[in-house]
Amino acid sequence: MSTDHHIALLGLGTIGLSMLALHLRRRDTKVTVYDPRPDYEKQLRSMLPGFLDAGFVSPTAEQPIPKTEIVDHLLKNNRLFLASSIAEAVQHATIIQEQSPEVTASKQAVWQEVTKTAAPTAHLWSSSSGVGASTQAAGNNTDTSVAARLLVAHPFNPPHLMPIIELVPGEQTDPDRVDFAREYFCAVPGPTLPASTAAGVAAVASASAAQASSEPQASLYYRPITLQREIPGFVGNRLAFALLREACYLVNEGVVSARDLDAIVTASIGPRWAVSGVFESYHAGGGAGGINAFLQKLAPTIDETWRGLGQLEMSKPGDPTEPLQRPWRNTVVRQTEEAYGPYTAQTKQKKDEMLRTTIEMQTKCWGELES
Ligand SMILES: NC(=O)c1ccc[n+]([C@@H]2O[C@H](COP(=O)([O-])OP(=O)(O)OC[C@H]3O[C@@H](n4cnc5c(N)ncnc54)[C@H](O)[C@@H]3O)[C@@H](O)[C@H]2O)c1
Ligand SMILES: O=C(O)[C@@H](O)[C@@H](O)[C@H](O)[C@@H](O)CO
Repeated sequence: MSTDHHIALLGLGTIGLSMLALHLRRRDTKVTVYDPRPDYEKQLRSMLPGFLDAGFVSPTAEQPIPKTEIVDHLLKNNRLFLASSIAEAVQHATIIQEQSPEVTASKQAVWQEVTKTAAPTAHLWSSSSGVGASTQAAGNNTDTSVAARLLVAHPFNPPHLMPIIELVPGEQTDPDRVDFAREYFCAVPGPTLPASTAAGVAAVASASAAQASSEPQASLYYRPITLQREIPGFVGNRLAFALLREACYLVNEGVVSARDLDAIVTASIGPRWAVSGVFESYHAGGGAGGINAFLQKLAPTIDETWRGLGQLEMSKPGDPTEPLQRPWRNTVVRQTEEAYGPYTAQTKQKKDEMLRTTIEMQTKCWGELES
């Protein structure tokens, strides 16, 4: 079996493990993984099977593989390799993706190390939540082509389930590298959908294939979206963190408890945003006049609300040690811990199942809406 893509995955934590499951769903990939943690193989063996679908069938197997045998099957069939250094991980890679800690200096050091031994043609992707490619490439004195090859492919946790990937090119990123990344993720199959929603997926595939038959076969599960310019936090996180700041403000002011605030979000704007986004929701809310009417009708309330939004700060500029003393933070942490206790593997599994059902509903309904 030929594999067109040899991916080096650097960092096998929360995102790296889920990203590994994403890549393994393509039939034309093999993946070499690396993490400096001495126990990363043990973590991989215990976690990866849970991220792969029950029906995961490697191209070299006729039947679904028992979850307990998946990792050994992948290793034996040269679809998965374990490296003990960055140099070893990247030596044959055509795509190098880092999921190391969200620390600028650490990411810059990773790319410095990568470019010592990686192929000068390799695509360079970062899973960063907010450190732009231009910043990560800065100061790389090993290979000046890094800035042209590096881009952020920001996933949402967990990437093996969440369909959106924010592609954020740096100021010097070659547009062809962005096109490659977009086509790559578009062709990654989604998790195995129950038969009940396969019809939805097929409908989306036929509608979109008719529109873009010249494009490579897309699975239509993953939807990479390219941002037009770098901005700290990109888009998803900026929106989420704006909401987080106001949520912390309302809890700290005693307006609502953390648990009740979560209930309001998950049973009102949350489901609505799973069906229609911010603008489409207000377009619908404006009646016949659409969003224009909505903004006109609600202008006084929106204006007053905007003027009164909480202005919390995580820390003073240049003083990263300061956040620990923020009183609002202690209130939010205490109420969240009282509400939910430790976040267990069982809770995560239940929430992943709920997330998957929501996304399957979207996939099915996109098909019905598209046709
Ligand atoms: N957790 C999320 O919700 C989420 C979502 C999207 C993006 N991200 C981004 O993904 C990246 C990783 O986040 P995470 O939550 O998986 O963190 P994590 O702490 O779970 O995992 C980071 C891993 O990187 C390893 N590591 C440390 N130094 C390394 C190096 N030099 N080379 C390779 N690996 C190294 C660590 O051993 C660890 O296993 C961050 O940039 C983060 O912003 C996280
Ligand atoms: O919401 C997500 O999954 C991610 O965007 C965030 O979880 C974010 O990337 C965090 O890593 C914050 O850094």
